[in-house]
Amino acid sequence: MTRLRIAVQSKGRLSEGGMDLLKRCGLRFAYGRDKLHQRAENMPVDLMLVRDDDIPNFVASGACDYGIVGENVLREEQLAGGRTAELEIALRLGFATCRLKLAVPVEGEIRDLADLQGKAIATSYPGITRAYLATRGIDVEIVEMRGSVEVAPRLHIADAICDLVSSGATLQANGLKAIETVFESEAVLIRRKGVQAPETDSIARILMRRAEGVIASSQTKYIMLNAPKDRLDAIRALLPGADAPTIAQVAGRDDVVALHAVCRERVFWETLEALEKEGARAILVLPIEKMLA
Ligand SMILES: Nc1ncnc2c1ncn2[C@@H]1O[C@H](COP(=O)(O)OP(=O)(O)OP(=O)(O)O)[C@@H](O)[C@H]1O
Ligand SMILES: O=P(O)(O)OC[C@H]1O[C@H](OP(=O)(O)OP(=O)(O)O)[C@H](O)[C@@H]1O
Ligand SMILES: [Mg+2]
Repeated sequence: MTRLRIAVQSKGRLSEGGMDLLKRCGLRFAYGRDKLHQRAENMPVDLMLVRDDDIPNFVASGACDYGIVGENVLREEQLAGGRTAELEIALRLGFATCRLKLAVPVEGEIRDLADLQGKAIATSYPGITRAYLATRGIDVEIVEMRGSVEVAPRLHIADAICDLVSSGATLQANGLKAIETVFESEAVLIRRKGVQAPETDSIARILMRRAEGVIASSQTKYIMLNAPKDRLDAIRALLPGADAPTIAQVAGRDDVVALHAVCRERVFWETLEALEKEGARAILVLPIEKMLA
């Protein structure tokens, strides 16, 4: 039987999230010594564990059927040309969210995009950086680096950088500040455009449907709380992405109701604090393990 081949980063920020997603879709892997290949025990699926930069080309060439990669790497490889133009995003995976940003030394003369004219910019994403600046009429020298890009200004290798930012801690630690967001990224599932191989398409469809459910449920929570009847409208307005909550009576209380709702957006501590301020009590936030809409 033909097995579906999925390329996953072997180690790094996408490997744990990628493996976790596939396991939550029901795939089981035997513990093996092979660090480059994992065979699912219960479905006709093989994982190829590789460097993330290679994933778009592996999928484009047909060596793998699907791949889990950062959208930033997909875009960069597509700008480099070749067969990666034939790739498409099959599913947005909602993890490894980050932004590619232009950043400059805090203590320096560069303040905005126009000041970058003629300057040297260090980056691991030469294609995206050059394309972004070119459409704004800014001509720069690109200094290509494989990693640790944030050290470039301090080493006087470059005047500015274009690198991935999540919390901003790395920029801050290196005396840099962001001046422009160039690209927003998250992990994506990619495949070749067009008709998929019939032997593997049915298993791919099952996995994609399950993955959609897993992603939706990880961003969705079940909230239960008790609300003063007269604050119900204010409390409902605070619930993120909840359209039709269940309102039930609380035994022995006329002034309080129980509210149960599925929140389809992330529930932050700030939301709970705001609910509490409106008089909500006994607030429970429960994870939803699986969800099929
Ligand atoms: N700080 C971050 N927060 C969230 N996501 C990130 C962050 N840094 C990178 N990513 C995402 O994770 C992807 C992989 O990052 P990682 O640092 O593991 O890659 P790498 O160093 O290129 O690994 P490899 O050795 O496989 O080439 C990036 O392409 C990006 O999409
Ligand atoms: O804004 P922050 O939360 O500080 O994250 C940003 C950092 O994370 C990534 O590097 P990573 O830690 O993956 O190391 P690498 O560059 O060696 O891959 C990225 O290249 C930045 O350096
Ligand atoms: Mg890489």
